[in-house]
Amino acid sequence: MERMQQVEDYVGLLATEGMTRGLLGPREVPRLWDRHVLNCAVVGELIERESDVIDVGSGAGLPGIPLALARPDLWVTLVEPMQRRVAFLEEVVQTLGIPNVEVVRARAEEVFPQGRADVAVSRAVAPLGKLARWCLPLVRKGSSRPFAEPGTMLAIKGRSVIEEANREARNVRKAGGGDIEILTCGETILDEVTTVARIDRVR
Ligand SMILES: C[S@@+](CC[C@H](N)C(=O)[O-])C[C@H]1O[C@@H](n2cnc3c(N)ncnc32)[C@H](O)[C@@H]1O
Repeated sequence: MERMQQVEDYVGLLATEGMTRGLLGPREVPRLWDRHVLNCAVVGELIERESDVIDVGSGAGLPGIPLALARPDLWVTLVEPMQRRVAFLEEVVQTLGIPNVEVVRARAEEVFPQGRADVAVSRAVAPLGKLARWCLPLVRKGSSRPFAEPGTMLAIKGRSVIEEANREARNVRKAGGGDIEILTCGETILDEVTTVARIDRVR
């Protein structure tokens, strides 16, 4: 129940502070629940228990905050370079009292140590090739734990993901990524599923 209240309070903060501070447009307010919060929370279906997750280009906290609220077993680091967005994120974490989130003001390329996370997540930040260059160095190579899967990035994308994947496959490989796998999640609770491009770090 407490977590449901936290999600409602987050939606409230996005609709008030988030909008007045220009972090999201007024047209987004009626769509906060489905298009933003639930749409991001369902990505948790693709993440193993107790993973260390890094959200690259978190903006107003998407997908990292809904993910951390839906999955208290995850540790979520929000990476965002813009100070006014970082200030909003810090206020959200403090006001809601979210224990499993850390906010880091940085560009993804400046985050150290590299290879620290199990999974990088990202939404609406950059094309897959550039995103892979930013995200893959942040996830582990797979040899740090016995039988571990390789580190992975999960990029929330829209309908044109297949065209983007075809266009960006070479850049993704150059960035150390493997094949681009297109996955969907949220079938049981969303009218429109969330589409995710999953890329493993292969070197
Ligand atoms: C269009 S916003 C998307 C924000 C959020 N992920 C969402 O879905 O609403 C893109 C965000 O990426 C951030 N960004 C741009 N370049 C970045 C970089 N090199 N490293 C990390 N974040 C970056 C911007 O500051 C901005 O907050």
